[in-house]
Amino acid sequence: MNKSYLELQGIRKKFGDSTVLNDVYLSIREGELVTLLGPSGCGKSTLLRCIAGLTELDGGRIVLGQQDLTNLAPRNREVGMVFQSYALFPNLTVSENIEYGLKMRGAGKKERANRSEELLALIDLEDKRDVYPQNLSGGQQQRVALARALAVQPKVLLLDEPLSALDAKIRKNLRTEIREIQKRLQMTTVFVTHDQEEALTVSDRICIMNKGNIVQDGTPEQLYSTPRTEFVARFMGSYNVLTRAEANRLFGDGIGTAESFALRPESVGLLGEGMNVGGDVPSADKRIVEGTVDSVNILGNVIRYFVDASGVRLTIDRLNDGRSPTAQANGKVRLALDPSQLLRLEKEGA
Ligand SMILES: Nc1ncnc2c1ncn2[C@@H]1O[C@H](COP(=O)(O)OP(=O)(O)OP(=O)(O)O)[C@@H](O)[C@H]1O
Repeated sequence: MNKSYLELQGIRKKFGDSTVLNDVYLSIREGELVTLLGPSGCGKSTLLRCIAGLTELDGGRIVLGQQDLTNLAPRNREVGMVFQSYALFPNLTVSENIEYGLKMRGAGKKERANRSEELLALIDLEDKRDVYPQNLSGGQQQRVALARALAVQPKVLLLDEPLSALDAKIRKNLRTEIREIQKRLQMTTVFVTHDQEEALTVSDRICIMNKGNIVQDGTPEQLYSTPRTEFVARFMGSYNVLTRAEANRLFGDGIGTAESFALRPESVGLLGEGMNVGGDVPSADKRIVEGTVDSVNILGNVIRYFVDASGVRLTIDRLNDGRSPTAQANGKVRLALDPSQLLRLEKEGA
């Protein structure tokens, strides 16, 4: 699990004049699930397709185990791939779909049937073995696509937005299921998504991509707690991103030399008139500033306040524990700001 297994070494790709992958380096350990996360068009799918051999590189190398894959045909790469659209063969039953790759490789009937039964059990669709894809739900079809990709025992599994076409609830269940299967099989996996919550839930490691580059690479915890740049802070969602002038207005001087800063919504203390929302106690190391509540949103177990403080609009999250007094829209509040919670962001590309 610790040694590097899949190595992307300086991958470059252009389509016409536009650079889609700009010298990408990434090493993935055996059994690891690494997610490529980024906005539409940043090059995630292209990178995955390069690994699969479906897109030719303009530069760089791809090494799997000891083998250089760079010039191998897709069928010789021992990678399995699942796409956003289910792409099952409509004229084949579930078990025939699962067995397809094995059949192409000349596996005997018995071996195919055994493998197919194993996989049907893994995806919990044993009762659907003789059903045609059009009679399955989207989530079931995607489980079959996963089983089909796993049937040939690939060394690497590539998942290209496999959940994007599904309803929210099914998507959440299936992502947990995929992660459990991946862990059980210790399957080295590259997962592509543009959904940060999905990435945070399933990954051992996340690579944030922007414009053909990996701009930050870390565990979900690291990315969530310490975004390095403004792009990452914004993309991970829910951060307050402040310009230097805004940070100065709230925190005073002595905040360092960065050009922009990030502040977690749950790190801001909110003190109302005679009340103490969230239990934050003002202390000497906190700065107290006045604010006006613009609006209050209840997001299930979180209450989100939008507050204007000295012309700076802040998002502040509080646990909705049913006991906290709620500041009202247009109400005056005081904010307790902790300078140690202010993250200094690096310039893009620095
Ligand atoms: N075959 C192709 N020919 C020309 N341009 C392409 C081709 N494939 C991708 N591109 C372009 O390359 C860029 C990156 O595309 P890619 O699909 O890798 O992005 P992505 O991050 O996966 O985005 P999305 O989430 O929208 O799929 C886009 O600008 C896209 O239009």
